[in-house]
Amino acid sequence: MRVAVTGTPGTGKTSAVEALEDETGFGESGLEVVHLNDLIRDEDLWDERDEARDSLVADLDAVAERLADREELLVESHLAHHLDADRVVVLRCHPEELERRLTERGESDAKAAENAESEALDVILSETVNRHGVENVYEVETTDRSPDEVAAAIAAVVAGDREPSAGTVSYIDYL
Ligand SMILES: Nc1ncnc2c1ncn2[C@@H]1O[C@H](COP(=O)(O)OP(=O)(O)O)[C@@H](O)[C@H]1O
Repeated sequence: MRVAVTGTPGTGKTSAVEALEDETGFGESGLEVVHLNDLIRDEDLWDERDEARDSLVADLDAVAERLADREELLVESHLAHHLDADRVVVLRCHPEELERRLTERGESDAKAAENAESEALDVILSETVNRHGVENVYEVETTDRSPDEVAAAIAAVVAGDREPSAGTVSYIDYL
C-alpha cells in the first residue's frame, strides 16, 4: 500500500511522521517512510530554484520515477499528493495557528501569511481530491493535537480504521 501524507507547510507532517516512526509497532506496517523534501534535496530531484520563495522546484516526474518500483511506502511532503497513492492523509491546521508555527520555525512573515491563506482556501485539499477522489482522502485536524496524536490518526488510516473524510474541515472564518 502507498500512503501519502500531505498538507500546507506548517501543518506538522514531518513532526507527526517522525512521531509515527518512533511508535512501537509501526515497523509491523512494513511501510518504508520517505521524507520527500529530503530525498529531493539529497538526490537533486529538482529542476530550478525559486529565488523569490528561497526554495527548490521539484522535478515531479523524476520523483515519481525514483519511487516507481516501491509498493509499500509512506511519503511525507506538501508534494506527496502529486504522486500515486492508495490513501492520502491531508493534515489541516487553523491558519492563525499555522502562521504562528511557521513564524516560530523562522519563516518570514510573508511566507507564513501566504501559507496561512493557502490553508484557509483549501488549496492542497482541492488538489488532493482532484487527483485521488474523495473516497481516498482523509483529513486530519492538527490545530489542537500533539504530533503523537496526529501520528495516531495517521496510523488509524494506515490500519484501515478511519473513514475517508474530505471536506470536513473549514477555515472560511479566517478569510
Ligand atoms: N501538532 C503540533 N502542534 C504544535 N506545533 C507543532 C505540531 N506539529 C508541528 N509543530 C511545530 O510546527 C512547526 C512545523 O512543523 P513541521 O512538522 O515541520 O511541519 P511540516 O512538515 O508540515 O512543514 C515546527 O516548528 C513544529 O515544531
